[in-house]
Amino acid sequence: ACVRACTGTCPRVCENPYKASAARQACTMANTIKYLEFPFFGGGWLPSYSQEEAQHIDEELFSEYSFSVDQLMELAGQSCAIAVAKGYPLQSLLKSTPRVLVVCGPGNNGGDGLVCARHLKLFGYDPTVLYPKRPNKQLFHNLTTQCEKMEIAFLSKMPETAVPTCWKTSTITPVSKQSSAACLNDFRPVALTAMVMKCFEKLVLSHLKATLPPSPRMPFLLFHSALTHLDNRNTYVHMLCVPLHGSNIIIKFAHDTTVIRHISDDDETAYREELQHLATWCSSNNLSLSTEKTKELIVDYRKSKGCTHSPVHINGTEVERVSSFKFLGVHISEDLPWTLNTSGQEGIPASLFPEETKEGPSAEEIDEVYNLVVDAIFGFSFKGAVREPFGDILSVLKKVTVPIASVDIPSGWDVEKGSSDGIQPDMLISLTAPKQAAAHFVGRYHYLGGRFVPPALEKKYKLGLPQYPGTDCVCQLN
Ligand SMILES: NC(=O)C1=CN([C@@H]2O[C@H](COP(=O)(O)OP(=O)(O)OC[C@H]3O[C@@H](n4cnc5c(N)ncnc54)[C@H](O)[C@@H]3O)[C@@H](O)[C@H]2O)[C@H](O)CC1
Ligand SMILES: [K+]
Repeated sequence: ACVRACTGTCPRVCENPYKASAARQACTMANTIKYLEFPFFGGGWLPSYSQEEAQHIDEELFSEYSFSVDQLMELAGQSCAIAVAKGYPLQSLLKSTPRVLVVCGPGNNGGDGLVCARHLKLFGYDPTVLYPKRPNKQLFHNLTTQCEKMEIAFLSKMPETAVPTCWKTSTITPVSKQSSAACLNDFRPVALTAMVMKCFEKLVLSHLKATLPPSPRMPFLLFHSALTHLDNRNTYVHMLCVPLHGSNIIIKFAHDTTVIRHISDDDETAYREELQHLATWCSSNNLSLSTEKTKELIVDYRKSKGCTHSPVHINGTEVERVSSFKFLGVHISEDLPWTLNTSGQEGIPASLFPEETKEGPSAEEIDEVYNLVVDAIFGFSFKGAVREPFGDILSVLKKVTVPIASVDIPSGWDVEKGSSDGIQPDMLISLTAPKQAAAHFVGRYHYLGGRFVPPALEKKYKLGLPQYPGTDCVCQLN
């Protein structure tokens, strides 16, 4: 049985594809071979392969021709990146940053995705890799390290738009000011906001500061926005102390202020200046720093024991150095053991560490953040019903509106029969030779990549590969 598919519009079955053409007659090696017609490629015919044949060819490349997986994967992944760059050139992207989401699966198709991400980065794209199931094999560890070293971000789950509610919720707790509280005035209300949200606010603030032009109106803007909450019930404002030295970290939490600095080369100048600046800022804003309640903790793991640390002073008073203290319910000691926090009931309130949200992933962020998605989840070894977490991921990919470029096979498709209700990629990059499912591809771009097939193997399997243009390693088939 033969199937003839016309890509570019929509595939159709041809009753008698064996009309004339010597090239086609040469391709009658097995009943399972189906023929694709690519009308924009000079009306030529290309054989396509079953799952079993694709696996045989693959095995033979490794066993008979002694190729290593790394070698072929590098060429396959690079050709995917080149095809992406041809179909979606940097200058054609609609978003201001050339972000591309590369979704990688657990097998070699996922490996192609990692290589593709690395080459996309070299081509000027900004890839992010979603790699939820990482195989414990050296090859994949290496590919992951290479990406990480090239500052390619990794996600382990699908990106979500929502800030979890528990991050945004503050709990106002009355904390007793006296050992035995008798009336309401003996309590101080302390608002507990998730630490992660406070860090998030810092990131947003620095982003806002970076985008706003420096202006003498900034302090007024700040004060205005700080005071607007008085008009609205149930609102509050966080104002953050911005460090004098960018490398110092200042954490404001309720009425506590913490200054943290990583000291190198014994140079404590910036830390000491920060404390001085904080003390001056407080006094010029009618705030008093309680020096006797201020404690200093030094974590020093250097091998040269016996290092002495001279004390710091605030407003002329020496700050007491302690070997441990309790910060926001967590015991911190200079040798950083965690045991004090795990043996008892005390510790960070559970609400400060939101559980991983189980909500379904969203397609909106992908559409909003990324220009396109590279689908490197499953290739020619995919079989049966999709198992999680890839079922959820594929459901999301079905909803995205940005183009999807599929590596070798659109993921989730039957390698031979395709899938009418699966993802519908805009680009397909067939590797080595198109598989039968390619007959059902109706997207805009069909490329062939993986120009590594030795002529003898091509002849043996009657691959009938098209002529790659010049020295190109991809060839457009439609
Ligand atoms: N010769 C070539 O053309 C080369 C192609 N390459 C790429 O390799 C893939 C084939 O790789 P393989 O590891 O054999 O398989 P897959 O990546 O397709 O996936 C295997 C992986 O997926 C899991 N899996 C299978 N079915 C399911 C399912 N229903 N649900 C969930 N998970 C499933 C399985 O357990 C494995 O973990 C080929 O397509 C090309 O992209 C090479 O890069 C180089 C040579
Ligand atoms: K794929």
